Amino acid sequence: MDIQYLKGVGPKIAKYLNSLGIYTIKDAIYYFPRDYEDRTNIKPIYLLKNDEMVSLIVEVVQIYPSRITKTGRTLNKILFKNETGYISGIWFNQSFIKNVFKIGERVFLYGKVTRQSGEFIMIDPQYEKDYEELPGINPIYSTNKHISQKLFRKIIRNALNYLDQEVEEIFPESIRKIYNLLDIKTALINIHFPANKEILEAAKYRLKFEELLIIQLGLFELKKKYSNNTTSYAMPVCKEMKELKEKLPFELTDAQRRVIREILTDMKKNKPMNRLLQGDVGSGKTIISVIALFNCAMNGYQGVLMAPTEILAEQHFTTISEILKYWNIKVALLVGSMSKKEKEDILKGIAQGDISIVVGTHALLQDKVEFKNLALVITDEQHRFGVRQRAALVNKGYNPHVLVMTATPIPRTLALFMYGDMDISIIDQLPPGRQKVETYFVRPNMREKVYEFVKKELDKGRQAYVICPLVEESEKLEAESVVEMAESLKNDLLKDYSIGILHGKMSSNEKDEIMRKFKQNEIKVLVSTTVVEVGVNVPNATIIVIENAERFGLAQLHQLRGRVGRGNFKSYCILIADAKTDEALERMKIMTKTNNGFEIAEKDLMIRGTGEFFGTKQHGLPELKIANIFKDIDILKVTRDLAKELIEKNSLYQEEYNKLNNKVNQLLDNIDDMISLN
Ligand SMILES: Nc1ncnc2c1ncn2[C@@H]1O[C@H](COP(=O)(O)OP(=O)(O)OP(=O)(O)O)[C@@H](O)[C@H]1O
Repeated sequence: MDIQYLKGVGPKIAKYLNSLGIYTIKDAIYYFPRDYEDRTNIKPIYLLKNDEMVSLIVEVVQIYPSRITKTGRTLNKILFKNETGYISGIWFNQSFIKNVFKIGERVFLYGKVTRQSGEFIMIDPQYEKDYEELPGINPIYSTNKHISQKLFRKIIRNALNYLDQEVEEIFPESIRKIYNLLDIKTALINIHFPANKEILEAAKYRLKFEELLIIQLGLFELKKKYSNNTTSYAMPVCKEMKELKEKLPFELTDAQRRVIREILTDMKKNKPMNRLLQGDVGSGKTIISVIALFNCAMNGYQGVLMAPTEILAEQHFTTISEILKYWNIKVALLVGSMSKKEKEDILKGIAQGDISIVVGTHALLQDKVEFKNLALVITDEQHRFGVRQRAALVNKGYNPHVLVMTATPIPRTLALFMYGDMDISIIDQLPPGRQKVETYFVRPNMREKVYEFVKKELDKGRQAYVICPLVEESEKLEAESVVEMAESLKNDLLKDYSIGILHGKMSSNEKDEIMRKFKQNEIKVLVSTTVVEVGVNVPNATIIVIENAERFGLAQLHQLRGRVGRGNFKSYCILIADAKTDEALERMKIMTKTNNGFEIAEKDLMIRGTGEFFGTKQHGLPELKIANIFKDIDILKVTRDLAKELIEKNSLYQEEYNKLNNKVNQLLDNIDDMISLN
């Protein structure tokens, strides 16, 4: 039912609730408190300590007239007492308070105690005159200034009257017994208005359990669906491998060698490889994919590499073609912006098996892309693809080997959760000669100096990136800001240098042309949106200026910074930020302190929670409402085992699991909806 019809809501408040993501009564029921205040601490006044949070039931003794303090604030004081002593309440700039209370009236107070020259006071305490249900543990909601905590609680109380209509138990009795789970209604009532601390914990447990179990059932279900048959292509290491390695333009690092060994060992088996390759920005993942694709082609099979952007797909295509030019292996590129004729030729080549290696974007996912014998699927930066998108590609072969490459370092616990039982390879070493990218955070009034510094680098023959502000949800505005920025730099701070622009609104050909010129050093400065964020590799670029850096998340800043420091030259990253919030400042500080992607990812998760990782934008899994991947490891493990067991035994198809199964299917449908095949 629509939230506006709930008692006490109406259209105006409904709007404010909508802005918090609450549209229906059910949404309200599932809008969990962000914290609680424990009003069960009732003590005699004479035993109170400084800074203690306490609840008191008191009587109004005296109401003093308002007075103005030295700093110009209005101060209102009210004296209360009970049988254990006297305490005053002080309120600033709330002169209406004197009319709220009547002498002799009994009220409930909650707040922090301060002792001032022997006197007990509470500054700005919360009060309730209608306190039958108090004191207890009260919920605190993330709300906005239009809805007070008091009103919010009232709304939630009213919403909970609809539990019978809105919510049903999805767990069979047997599961609830074994795992000691509260029934859903008791859990929901107590997550909002806990009767005591113990039942609050039990309610949290039940709801976290449900959340984690459903997601993991979904993941296992997907995995099962796409890999129920377990024989794959056994591909021994081809005899040309040695020669390939000799022809590489550099020596592989030890970490690269180890990872290659792991991958080639997997590919030898007739069981599909299912491996996640993690490596920080610039650690040299591309060459790993080339080697795997080469081995596949030499064994007479087809391999595919899917990248998240056309620029990156083209870059990979060029790299692969260059390295494999000594062999007679047909490599093709397939991206959405190609002409129909070009695409048709390539589709034909893929279907007939003439083309051994295909590099592309999501264009690869279309139904008309059919392979003759697809045996290896590699996705780059896969957190940008939905779970099912990867599966859709995998499904074009007959249990092909799968390698997922990501530059987003994912802490192990999270990786286990997101990638289930994938094997994990890590490149934990950068190629030799790399230096730490020196990172500075400056305020906007330093811009001129920043660009003076950029000029110095340019005069040494190096190149620069300038990243324009992120404009939420609007490619068009972003494009405008790139054009504007480039113009202003051309006219002023970087007058004598060739400047190119890059943004998402440009055609593929235009983008290519610019990237080609930048790579060949014909363009010195590339002003761009975050299209360059992933994977772009121009080792001669040594400085990146990020404008309005406060608008970017840590992971993204780290990715952007990874565009420099890719060669042997000393490199710099300059964050121009008008960081006002503590959180933004913290991000800037972390960036200046460390270059380590894993460290940054962990900090990022701590600051923002896991939401971003699961948000629709990046991964396609729903955001976690109550569970926390780091803190709830135990529940994660228990639910993982249970999910595995239920899937293995096909239990979800039994009658008693009907409702749980429906929930899992809903989740899978949502993931499906997020796939856009453009
Ligand atoms: N062992 C090595 N020795 C020297 N240079 C290397 C080595 N391995 C890779 N490189 C070079 O390092 C640069 C970065 O490699 P690559 O583009 O594969 O990084 P990446 O891991 O894909 O990073 P990102 O995630 O930022 O795209 C490239 O110029 C590549 O040629």
